[in-house]
Amino acid sequence: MEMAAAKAASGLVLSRPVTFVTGNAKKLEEVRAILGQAVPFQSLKLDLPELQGEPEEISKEKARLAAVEVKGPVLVEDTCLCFNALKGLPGPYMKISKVYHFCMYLYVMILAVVFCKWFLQKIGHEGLNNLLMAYEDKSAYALCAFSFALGPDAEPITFLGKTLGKIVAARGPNDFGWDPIFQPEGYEQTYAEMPKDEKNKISHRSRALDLVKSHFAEAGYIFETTDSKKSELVDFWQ
Ligand SMILES: O=c1[nH]cnc2c1ncn2[C@@H]1O[C@H](COP(=O)(O)OP(=O)(O)O)[C@@H](O)[C@H]1O
Ligand SMILES: [Mg+2]
Repeated sequence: MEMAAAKAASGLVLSRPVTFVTGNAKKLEEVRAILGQAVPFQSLKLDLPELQGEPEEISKEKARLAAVEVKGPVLVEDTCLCFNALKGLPGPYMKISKVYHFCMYLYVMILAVVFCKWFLQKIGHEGLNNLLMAYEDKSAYALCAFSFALGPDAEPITFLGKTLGKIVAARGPNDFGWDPIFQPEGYEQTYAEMPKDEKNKISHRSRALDLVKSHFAEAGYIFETTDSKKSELVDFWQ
């Protein structure tokens, strides 16, 4: 209990659990499995504007917007699959305003729509493979950015996780985005073929969440909630 007391002395008191903003059930499932009890959170689906820019900037801005809506501590996440042959594109340009980009840079726009959810559904995994057909280099990386903001007035902190791999013909269950076409380096299986806990050990998401966990452990936030989750949260901090 001494440790809890030390934390209480140094940690910031939060009056409610962190709100993890997502509308994606698969992401939520993974985040739950990876975080366990390490970060007390609840999830909320919020319609935030899709932003453009560098992944870290997008993520921070998203956290700022979410914190204003939630009026409390928030955690946001964005993921991109980047093709090295295309110099890391489509990367963060996944869901930008298409009209604007059509005028600015036609080629980038074509790539940009590739990872819109509706587009992935339309062209499918084969289409994504075809996109790389002209290139020798099939290497890619999955990049995940989480940002945590204590509240509307706080500067968000960003945590990045990256997993290297390559784009292959689709293999495995087709229930989460591009999992069937991403084969992480050093593995014979695609993300989709791996058992969930195996993916969660090496994934872009788990690498970013390891940093989130370390941050929470170091900061020693104290969660004081009045809802039914209180005992659960207190248990964790003791
Ligand atoms: O770990 C993953 N594996 C496979 N697909 C993913 C993963 N993370 C995100 N995606 C997919 O990448 C696309 C864009 O990601 P984004 O982070 O914007 O998703 P979201 O807006 O649904 O939360 C979505 O189609 C999503 O399903
Ligand atoms: Mg998104």
